Amino acid sequence: MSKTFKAACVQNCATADVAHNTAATLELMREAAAQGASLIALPEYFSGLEGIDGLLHPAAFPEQDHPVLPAFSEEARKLGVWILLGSLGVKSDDGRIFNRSYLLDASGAIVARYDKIHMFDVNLGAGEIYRESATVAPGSEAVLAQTPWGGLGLTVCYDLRFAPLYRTLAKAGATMLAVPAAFTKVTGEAHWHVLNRARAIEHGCFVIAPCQYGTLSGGSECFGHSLIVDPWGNVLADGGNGPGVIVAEIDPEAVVRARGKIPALEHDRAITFRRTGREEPKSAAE
Ligand SMILES: O=C(O)CNC(=O)[C@H](CS)NC(=O)CCC(=O)C(=O)O
Repeated sequence: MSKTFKAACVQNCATADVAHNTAATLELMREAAAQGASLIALPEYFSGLEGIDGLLHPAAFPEQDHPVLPAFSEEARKLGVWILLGSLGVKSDDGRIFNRSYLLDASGAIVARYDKIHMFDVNLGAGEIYRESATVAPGSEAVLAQTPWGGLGLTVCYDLRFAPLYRTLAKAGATMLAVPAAFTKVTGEAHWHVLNRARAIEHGCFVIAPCQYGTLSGGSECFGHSLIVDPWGNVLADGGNGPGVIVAEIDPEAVVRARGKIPALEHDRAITFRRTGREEPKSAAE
């Protein structure tokens, strides 16, 4: 079993200025590294996005030309840390973008990429409408990345509401689940803590969930409260509101202990479905 290490979440508020956001998150990353973090996770769209007519038009580029990637690759190498780039807008070939998460190792190499699968197309009322699929092309593949501390399942934001994705990752070997986010304030207040704790408890995994705070350039209000949750569901660190860094110790043995008490992953059973009750008489036309 791998040894204990420190993980961190950076909590920022992305403006319309990608260069500013990049500099600010690099600064917070250095703070996390100074506190001994070996794995540092950044929120969804940490480097910024533009909100035009309520749609998302992140400052997106083809991956090979992305202006943000080299800076963070270099920083991972300089600090000797692994970095989860929560997500960047990366041009897709259908004129939209991918909401793509990257894991960089301590040499700065991209060791995993994951395209957000579930699109936040919702109407929260009071004029708060999101149509992520209007500008984002969904991914379709769950991604488990190997790290020196165990398997890290990659997810993004709205994915958090879809438990089967986390079950797939846990059954594939994940002992840690990444949930970089820009959760809205409205839904964050109602659901963020309980959903992250549920994913940790259901799968006996650590959850590392960096979230943006404040009002983004697109106008949406983000919840903040980046979280690190242990496999028993205890919140080890909560970023509250405002810029900053949270750091917590990740002891892989905690996964063994939680799963030893509640071996839910082993008890999981395939479920069949049968409709019962009186069938409605079919009309002659049918
Ligand atoms: O809003 C922004 O400008 C940035 N946020 C995003 O890009 C994404 C897609 S719109 N936000 C979410 O997925 C929120 C999910 C969420 O909040 C929930 O599932 O409750």
